[in-house]
Amino acid sequence: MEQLFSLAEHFISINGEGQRAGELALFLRFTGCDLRCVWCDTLWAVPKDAPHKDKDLRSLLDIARDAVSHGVRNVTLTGGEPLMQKGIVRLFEALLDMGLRVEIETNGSVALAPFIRDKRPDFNMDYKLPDSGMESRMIIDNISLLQANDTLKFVCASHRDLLRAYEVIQQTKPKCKVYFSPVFGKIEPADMVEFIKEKGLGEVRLQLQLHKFIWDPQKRGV
Ligand SMILES: C[S@@+](CC[C@H](N)C(=O)[O-])C[C@H]1O[C@@H](n2cnc3c(N)ncnc32)[C@H](O)[C@@H]1O
Ligand SMILES: Nc1nc2[nH]cc(C(=O)O)c2c(=O)[nH]1
Ligand code: SF4
Ligand SMILES: [Mg+2]
Repeated sequence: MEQLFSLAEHFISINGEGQRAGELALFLRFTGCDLRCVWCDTLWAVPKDAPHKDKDLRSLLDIARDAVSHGVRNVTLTGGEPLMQKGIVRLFEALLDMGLRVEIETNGSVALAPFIRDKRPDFNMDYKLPDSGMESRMIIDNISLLQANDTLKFVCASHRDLLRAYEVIQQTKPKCKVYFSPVFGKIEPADMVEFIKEKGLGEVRLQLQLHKFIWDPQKRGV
């Protein structure tokens, strides 16, 4: 029986986050998530039965082929938690075979080891900090699996979160890119800069979610 994906939405936009921020990307957003971050900006997609369309692999690849015909070279698989989709490996392998650059936004609670192989996407993995309410669900050993093209993202809502991110960095010494991202509207980016300067975090990159400055921060599909 063909595995189906629970697709909440798909859209082409400027990637607002990560190493390819500012570039066109196709977004495939799946429903279902095992976490409930206090500040989640996509809570509408996290229930397993959130509004969605059941799509087979072929129809997702048709969406990707159409995006490629419009000049798109990046695909972000996100959600909800995309690694909960049963067919995610077949999907990312097929997208990679199309020559697309594939990123997966993942929440740090799903073991990455089963997805680490030669042909794999770039992982943008969150480490959920105390103010998210989900830190106890983090698999800190995932960090050692992240390589140069991957990203470890700390979404920060407070000074307490910043301090914890600093501790995790000291403890795990990540080999990948490390991003700090403000919980939108909860912490001043200027305060994050002061913290990064104060701690001498020369390898950390501060990001702002571009799409929340281009459009209404609540707008879906962008
Ligand atoms: C909606 S999540 C979906 C992917 C996955 N569940 C995760 O949490 O990484 C995509 C990204 O948006 C971030 N995010 C969610 N709500 C946010 C908010 N209010 N402010 C800033 N980033 C947020 C998440 O931390 C994650 O990096
Ligand atoms: N424009 C835009 N860029 C994004 N990068 C990661 C996103 C996500 O929700 O995972 C996202 C998103 O929701 N919109
Ligand atoms: S893990 Fe991601 S999708 Fe799930 S609640 Fe947290 S931010 Fe939202
Ligand atoms: Mg988003």
